[in-house]
Amino acid sequence: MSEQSPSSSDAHPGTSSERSGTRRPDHVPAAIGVLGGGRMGAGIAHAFLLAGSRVAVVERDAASADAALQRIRESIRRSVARDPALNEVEITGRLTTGRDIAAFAVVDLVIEAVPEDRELKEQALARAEAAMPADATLASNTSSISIDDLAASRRRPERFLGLHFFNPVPASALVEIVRGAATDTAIVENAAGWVSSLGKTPIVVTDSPGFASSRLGVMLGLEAIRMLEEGVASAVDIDAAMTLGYRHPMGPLRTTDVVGLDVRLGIAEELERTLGERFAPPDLLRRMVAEGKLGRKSGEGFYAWNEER
Ligand SMILES: CC(=O)CC(=O)SCCNC(=O)CCNC(=O)[C@H](O)C(C)(C)COP(=O)(O)OP(=O)(O)OC[C@H]1O[C@@H](n2cnc3c(N)ncnc32)[C@H](O)[C@@H]1OP(=O)(O)O
Ligand SMILES: NC(=O)C1=CN([C@@H]2O[C@H](COP(=O)(O)OP(=O)(O)OC[C@H]3O[C@@H](n4cnc5c(N)ncnc54)[C@H](OP(=O)(O)O)[C@@H]3O)[C@@H](O)[C@H]2O)C=CC1
Repeated sequence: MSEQSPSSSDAHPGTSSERSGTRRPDHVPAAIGVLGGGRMGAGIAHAFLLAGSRVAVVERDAASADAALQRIRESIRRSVARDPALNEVEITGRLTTGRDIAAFAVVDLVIEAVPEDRELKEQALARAEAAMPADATLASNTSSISIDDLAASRRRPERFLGLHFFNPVPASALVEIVRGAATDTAIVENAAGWVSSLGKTPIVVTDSPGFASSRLGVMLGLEAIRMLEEGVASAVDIDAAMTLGYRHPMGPLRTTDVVGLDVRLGIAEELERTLGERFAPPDLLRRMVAEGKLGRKSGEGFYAWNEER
């Protein structure tokens, strides 16, 4: 029996007859699965719910599943507060959260969003593909791990790709589609249509370390941390150099707080391995992660965060 609990109705994430047999570009998937309902998984769930999909979020235990449910509900409430035309009950009625992977039995798409760790991702992807329909698409939200590496142990590498969403998902206009050597062109085109149906812009990137986004963004973040370590300027002033001087919406240290220092460390380690020493994580970053200073989610990073997390 499924341990997946509907959020506010008996809604199940789709039946095979309800799933989109013919997948058209710019057409929202009828049902998706999200594996890992943390910061990004919750944001991805929110985006597809608002577009009209049924969404099943699978977490590793009941407590995490409940936390994911609260996260997504809060995000939906924020959207409803901005747009009263949205029907909160109807939207949350299409959401289930739980720990039973059987919830992926009737989805068009599964997006893996577990932490940035190769071993964890391999295990999560293997679990997902054993549970999902053979004709569904499997995607990873990885920030830096090679899609070709992850594809090597996939059952259907031609239906596997990277779908890299950005944080915060509700406010981000971009999704980076990472095409592996084995990914079918039709799968890439279909995914681009789904991204468009979310009101976001897809860019298609050939698999390479850090893709188009993380390779640049992480370099800026790591250099800012090294500058802070060297006493070049305060965190506030380093960030001001980029917000006021370069008109970035946020400085690289505040962005690192928003992303999560642990997440940035995981990405830097992966890029150091694949691209070399220039991505070596600064000692300060390692130290802060070891001390539990993870940024906004822990309440402290380069800044103090008293706001709602
Ligand atoms: C690590 C990786 O692999 C990749 C990454 O993601 S790296 C990180 C990339 N992200 C960045 O660099 C962030 C850059 N910063 C920004 O874009 C902006 O500073 C910011 C969006 C974070 C905040 O900007 P802001 O103007 O204060 O936005 P804010 O008013 O809070 O929200 C913007 C919109 O998103 C909506 N929104 C934001 N968070 C939301 C949430 N959790 N739920 C629902 N809606 C939300 C708001 O309602 C608002 O919508 P409207 O414009 O329709 O009113
Ligand atoms: N943070 C960011 O700005 C961005 C991150 N990413 C990428 O997205 C992915 C997730 O990052 P993020 O959302 O920040 O991380 P979080 O730590 O916020 O979320 C990860 C979630 O996965 C859950 N989880 C862990 N193991 C499993 C498992 N075996 N099965 C199911 N769920 C599991 C965790 O549960 P629990 O809480 O119980 O540990 C947690 O809820 C990473 O690959 C990251 O690189 C991509 C873009 C931006």
